[in-house]
Formats: sequence, structure tokens, C-alpha cells
Amino acid sequence: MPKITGFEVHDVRFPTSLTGDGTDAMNTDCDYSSAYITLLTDSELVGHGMTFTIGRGNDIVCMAIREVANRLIGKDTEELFADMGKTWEFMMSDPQLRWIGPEKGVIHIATGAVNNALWDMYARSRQKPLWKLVVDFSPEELVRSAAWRYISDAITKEEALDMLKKIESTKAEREAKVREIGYPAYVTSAGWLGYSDEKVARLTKEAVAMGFNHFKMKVGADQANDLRRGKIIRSIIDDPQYLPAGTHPRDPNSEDLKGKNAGPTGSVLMIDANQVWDVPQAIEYVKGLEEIKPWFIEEPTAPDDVLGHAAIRKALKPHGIGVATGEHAHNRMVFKQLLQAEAIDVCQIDSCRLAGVSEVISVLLMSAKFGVPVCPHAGGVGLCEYVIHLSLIDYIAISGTMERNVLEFVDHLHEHFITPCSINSKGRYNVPTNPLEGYSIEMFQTSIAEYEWPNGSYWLSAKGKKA
Ligand SMILES: C[C@H](O)[C@@H](O)[C@@H](O)[C@H](O)C(=O)O
Repeated sequence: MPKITGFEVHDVRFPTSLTGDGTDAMNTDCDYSSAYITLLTDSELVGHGMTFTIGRGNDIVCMAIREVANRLIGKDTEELFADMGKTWEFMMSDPQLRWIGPEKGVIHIATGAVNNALWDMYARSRQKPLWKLVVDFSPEELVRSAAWRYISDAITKEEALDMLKKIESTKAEREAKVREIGYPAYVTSAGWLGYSDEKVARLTKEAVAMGFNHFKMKVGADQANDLRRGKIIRSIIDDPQYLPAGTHPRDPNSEDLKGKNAGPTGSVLMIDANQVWDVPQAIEYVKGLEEIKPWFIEEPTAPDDVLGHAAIRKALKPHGIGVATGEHAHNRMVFKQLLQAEAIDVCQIDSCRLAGVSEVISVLLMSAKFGVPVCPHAGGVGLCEYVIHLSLIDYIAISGTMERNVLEFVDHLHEHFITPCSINSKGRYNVPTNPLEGYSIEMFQTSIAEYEWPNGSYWLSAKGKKA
């Protein structure tokens, strides 16, 4: 049986210019960075994992990844795969690291990268894409793979098992359906701050032409500016003339669009503040944007402020605007509380901030129990590649629905991955089908050589230009 013998870690940073200079209200200079790990074994089997950060600090994450990965050296991979929940607990329980994590901060993020690499390796060893490996698990195996510590007040293993068993017999139907029509997506790429009105209008038209009908816009720097940009986007997405040839407006009252403030063509607009406001400020600011009819405000305030989110949700409900958050919720307990406090309409897991697939499964289970749709965060490098797997697991094996869900899509940096994600002509994610792609996060060696910090060819030449 292959044993883990070592690992390679790379600090890969893609400059803001490669992401179209898109910024948000908190991040105005954001090189997209991947702390990237390849786990090695004494056989040909490898596992790739990464985490997403922006710019400076990625070297600290790489250091933490080395610390976490060290504990796996010498371990038998089949023993690790046999009980991924137990493996996760082992990874989370390094007594020497406990004071600085996990369950928080850099060590938690690093654990995510390593756990994801291990899941990638597991899927490759079975020659299945990650999602397929997991949806083929029996309910018992799926429950065994999750992270259970500290959440039994919200969901027990028995409850989870019951839930999974109820939809087990219809898994094959859902798998066939999503393979055929793809998984619903929304686009972030048109609505960054810092774009001119012309650029916003052009990118929105392009996104509509690609078949998207959910659009996200960044807000929070200036209310009047947000209102103007929102109206530009609305004027395009609500106008049937921009729809792709041969398609018709969707009925805004259809079941999957209920409560989403859909416009006359069935298009939906969401807004995202990236944590800029205090609670009362968030409420006032967002009320001022009611005219552009957002489905939800994302990250209105500090990501750990569960009760703050609950207060904002309550105040905005009469205005028909919901609350979404999660990309910075650093562990399953924060999600547990957001759900228990009825603080969110939409749960936005992050594939890299949570400590890997095992912890994500726990949040998917809790969200399904509380009836909150999961719409993963994917605004970064590699995140779109990752999250399509998680949404497929959610749809096929856990919640059993994808009608109200939308998975974020940003259209940059996919070319650095050997098996990039893709979108079909209806603006939906295609299902990854390559049996050797694992968790789809393997990067081209040439991309690593070019963008590794600080000595990759791109950064050396950038330094040369500055000198
Ligand atoms: C800096 C990043 O692009 C963020 O703006 C992005 O992750 C964002 O919050 C999102 O929801 O996509």
C-alpha cells in the first residue's frame, strides 16, 4: 500500500492584472495567490491541494502547510482513506499547534489545503473525479467521512444518516440530470468595483449572451455609485433584447426564482460588500439599494458576527432582501451558529477556508437539515475548479436539490489548471468527467515556474522592470 513519503509546497501568486483588475470594497490590490501542495508517496500516486489567499501572507500559509503535512509522512494511504473522518480528526489534533489553531486562522487554512490534497489523492487512487468518489459512498461512508466534533447540538450522525438514506435511491436520477443540463451558476466578473460604466455594461451583455441569469455586483465604497452601476446592470439583464438568440425570458415567478427579486426576464442580481460595514450602517446602506432589487447582500459585516448577520437579515426582510455569507466563516461552528440563529438565507461555503472536504461535508449536512441552500464562494484562483465538485456532492447525495442554488463563476486564471472547469451554453457548470482529475486542482508546472513567488520568471521580470 502506498505510503506518504513527502510533499512539495509552492507559493504561487498571480498578479491583479491577470484578473482584469477587479477589486472589491475591502481588497483594492489583490494578487490572487495559491499556497499549493503536492503530497508524494512511494508509488506514482500523488495528491494536489491548495488554498486561496491574496498577495502577502501566502508565504506564511505555505509555512503552515509544511507543519501540517509533516504529520502525514510515513502514513499508509489506504489506512487514511478507510476512515476520512478519523483522518481529519488526526490532522486537526496536533497538540503542538493547538494554541495557534486549528479551528481558526492560518493553521486551519493550511489543514484545508492538506486535507484537500489527501481527498484528491483518494479520488485519483480510485480513478474517479472527487465528486463521483463521494456520491458513490453509501450513506454510512459519507457520514463517516465528515467532521463531527462540536456540531452534535445542530445535527447528529443518526439524523444525517436518516436524511441521506431518504434520498439514496434517487441519486442516479440526479446524477444523470446534472450531467445532462449542468449545475446552475452565477457570474461575478461584470460587477467588480473600479470598472468603468462602459466595462460593466459590456461584460454584463457578454455574460447574458453566455446564458447566465444570476449576476453579482460588488458594493460598499459609495452608495450613489453602487446605485448607478446597479441600474446599468439591471437595464441590461432585464431587457429581453440581450438574451441569447433563440432563448426566451424566464418567468420571474417560477418556483426556483421565488423570493429572489427576479426582474421581468427572470434575471437575478446579488450584491456583495466584502465585510465593510457595521451592523446599522449595513442596514441603512442596503435599504438605499432597494431600487435595484438585490436577492441578497453578501458579507454585509464582520464574518464572525453571527448575531449581527441575524439583525441585518431581520431588518432587510421587509424590503425583500436576503443575507448571504460564509466565504470567511472559518469553521463549521460559525456555520452552525449562522444556521441556528437564522442569520442567513444562503450559505456560502469556501472550499479552502474550511479545513478541507471533510469539514465541508459537515456544513453541507447542516445546511440541508436547516433547509438553507448552499451557493459556494468561488471568487479566487482554483476555487471554481474545486467547488463544482462540492455542489455536485450537495445536489446528488446530500440536499437533493439544485433548483434554487447557484454556484459562483469568475472567468479568470482557469488556464493554469490541467483540468479547468467549464461552463455550457446555458451558463451552467459542466460536470467534471475525467477519471484521473481527482479534485481538479493540478496546476501546470509551467504556471508554477512562471508565477512562483519571488523567483518565478514573471516576478523576476516585474522586479527587473521596477529597478
Ligand atoms: C478578492 C476576492 O476576489 C473577493 O472579492 C472575492 O473572493 C469575493 O468576495 C467573491 O465573493 O467572489
